[in-house]
Amino acid sequence: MMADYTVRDQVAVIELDNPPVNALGSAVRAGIYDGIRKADRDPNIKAVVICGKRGTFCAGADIREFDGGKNGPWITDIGDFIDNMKKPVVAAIEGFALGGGLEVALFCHYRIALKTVRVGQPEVQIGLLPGGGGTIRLPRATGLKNALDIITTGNHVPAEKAAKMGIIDQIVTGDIIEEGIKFVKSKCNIDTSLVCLRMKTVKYSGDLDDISEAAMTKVKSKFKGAIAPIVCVKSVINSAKMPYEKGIDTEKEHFQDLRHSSQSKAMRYAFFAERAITRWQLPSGGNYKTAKPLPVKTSGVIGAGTMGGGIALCLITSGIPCILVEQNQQFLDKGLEIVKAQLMRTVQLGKLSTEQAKKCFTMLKPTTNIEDLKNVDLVIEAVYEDLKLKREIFEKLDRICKSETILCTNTSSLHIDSIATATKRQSKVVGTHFFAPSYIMKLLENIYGTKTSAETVATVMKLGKTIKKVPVLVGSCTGFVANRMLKPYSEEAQYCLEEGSTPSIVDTVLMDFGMPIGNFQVSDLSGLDIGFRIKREAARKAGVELSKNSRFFLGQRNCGLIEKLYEAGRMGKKNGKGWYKYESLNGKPIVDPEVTMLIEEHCRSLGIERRNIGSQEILERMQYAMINEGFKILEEGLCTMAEEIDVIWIYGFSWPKYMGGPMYYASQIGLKKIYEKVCYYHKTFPYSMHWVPSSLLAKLSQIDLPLSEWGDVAQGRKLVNKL
Ligand SMILES: CC/C=C\CC(=O)SCCNC(=O)CCNC(=O)[C@H](O)C(C)(C)COP(=O)(O)OP(=O)(O)OC[C@H]1O[C@@H](n2cnc3c(N)ncnc32)[C@H](O)[C@@H]1OP(=O)(O)O
Repeated sequence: MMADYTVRDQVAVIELDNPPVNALGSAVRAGIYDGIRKADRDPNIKAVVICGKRGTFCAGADIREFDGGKNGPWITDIGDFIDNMKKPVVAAIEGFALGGGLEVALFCHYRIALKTVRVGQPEVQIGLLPGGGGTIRLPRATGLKNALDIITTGNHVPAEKAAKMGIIDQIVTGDIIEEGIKFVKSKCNIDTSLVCLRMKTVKYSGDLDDISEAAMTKVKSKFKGAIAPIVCVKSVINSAKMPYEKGIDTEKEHFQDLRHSSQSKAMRYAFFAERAITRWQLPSGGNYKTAKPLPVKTSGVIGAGTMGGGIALCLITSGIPCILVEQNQQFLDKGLEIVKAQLMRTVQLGKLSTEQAKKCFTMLKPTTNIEDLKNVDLVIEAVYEDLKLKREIFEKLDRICKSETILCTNTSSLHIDSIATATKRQSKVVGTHFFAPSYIMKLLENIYGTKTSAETVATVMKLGKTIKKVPVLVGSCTGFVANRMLKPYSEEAQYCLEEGSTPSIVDTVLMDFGMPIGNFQVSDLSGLDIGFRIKREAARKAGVELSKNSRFFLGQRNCGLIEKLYEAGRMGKKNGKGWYKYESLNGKPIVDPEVTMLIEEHCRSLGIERRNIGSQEILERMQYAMINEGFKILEEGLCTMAEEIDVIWIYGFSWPKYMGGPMYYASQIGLKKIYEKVCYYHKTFPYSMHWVPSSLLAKLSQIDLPLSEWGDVAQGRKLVNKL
């Protein structure tokens, strides 16, 4: 049994014991169930303490069991038994009480917790609802409003706040088991039915239908396309609408429906993918197990633009002092204004108090003297994308900084070696690619160069976690993984325009799929001048002319629309016109007939016949081209597992988690179909290199292998006979 039963001073102590987080697998549930029945039967036992081993109570149901049909008592069976017990039962909580863990605690007559505890119902984040009575009992403990908030967001609640909300009865200090025993013995003479949550009514103010409607509207706009938040609202509202038993039975039905839904399966995949990618390894053999991160107690950022300012903010809000360097006082002052404004916004959103924000700001040391970086542990260079400039900076940093300092470059496309070779410490040079806006976006693409050491990688992977990002390790190539995959995706969007579609049709198709924002809206946000400059630079390097009227560029298909929009002075949102027009800086995109005319004229002048392109074709061309690129990336060993690509798209480009990421999506469609379509488009559009089928995709399309093994096949760790 995975729950220990001991007796101390006439109190039965049931300790959940399932490493690492005491997940409530069927054996653990059986252990608790047997334990409480044994305690109830034994006349020498006066009370029960339920707690967890290894410093944590319980992180909820065992998510891995949801794919199978494991048996054993359900959480509500445990709960029904406790509800009828005369002997008091207390949940003595340390660490976490999440999901089913909190539900078990809510079935206990009392809950005590250490101050450091966090409780919550995070099921919605894996496409579920609390299926062990949580939607029916939490509202009885804390009222409808709080329960709706906790259950629909999945956010963790710190112990003291939970105590104020009525979820925790007492905050304690010291040994949690001793405290539990002391507490529960003081309750032996109290009638347990008086404290049993089943007997309580749900508190709320106002009209129940109005509350339900408001909550529905909120979750539908906040979690667009996701089913679980809607079902969570329904079930929590049921707690006030239905008798207790009916509410519990209905919750169970909802839980089973969600558990089998494609959205929850994808989100459960994403949960484990996010953890799998922390087990990184370098081609040289270094890996997460053997490499030790160096401490980062002080840091520096070069470049106080929007990117650099945002990175500095990430560091100081995580408690890492930062020296922010700019080339002159005017740029520095401007950068500081950006940091201040973002800090203010954080205060307005309630994420930091004014005091905390002030304290953070004192950790920022602005300077125009790069020499001030000499003693910091780590520097992140965030100047604009110019190899010559970056090399100059790295050469200087190498001279100035102490020998242990790690030098990071926030490049979005340049090879790490091309920058690292400007130094004599290539093992300490690494790419740290942040995504705009750098303070908000969670992805941190860490890129190793040929000589980057495992210790350096370990340091930036740990730093990523410290500054609350999701760090993913990738190899170096033009654009790395994120932007390399984005390229064919965006190019296909533009080709669809010249073949007959419009920016708003393409964007609507993407948003209907679940993307929060369309391709052309993103392009307007970043600025069309960026796309134009990248192309102009590529042309310059190749020594050719960039011609807006040529259908070919560098031997490949070309769409000159960006050049034409740029020439027409359409820079994107910043000047109110790009692929769309905007009435203000915060305004919504409005379809602009001028752009429609410009596209039509472009087609006329080049003799491109326009046709109706269906949404399926738009989606397929954008996604399959990018998925094919993903397989090439795996094939080249730039990622070691397909999960890395999915996490990059979820956190870098807000791919809907309930679709699991592009590689997971491909696995659901079937690689055979994807491969056939890639071949078809390759034949149809022979001048787009991105349609050349990946040989790994070709191989994998012939066999049925789980996604978790694709990386192994790519790198020869798994040999498949048929291949
Ligand atoms: C019966 C129906 C009733 C209820 C439904 C549920 O309860 S659904 C589950 C609800 N609970 C959760 O969603 C919590 C998930 N876990 C977490 O959020 C974090 O793991 C946690 C507890 C905050 C700890 O975070 P930390 O960063 O410290 O560790 P990490 O996330 O890396 O996890 C460590 C390993 O534990 C595995 N794990 C965590 N939770 C579960 C779980 N509920 N079931 C199964 N496994 C879990 C996690 O995968 C890590 O292992 P690894 O081998 O690295 O994958």
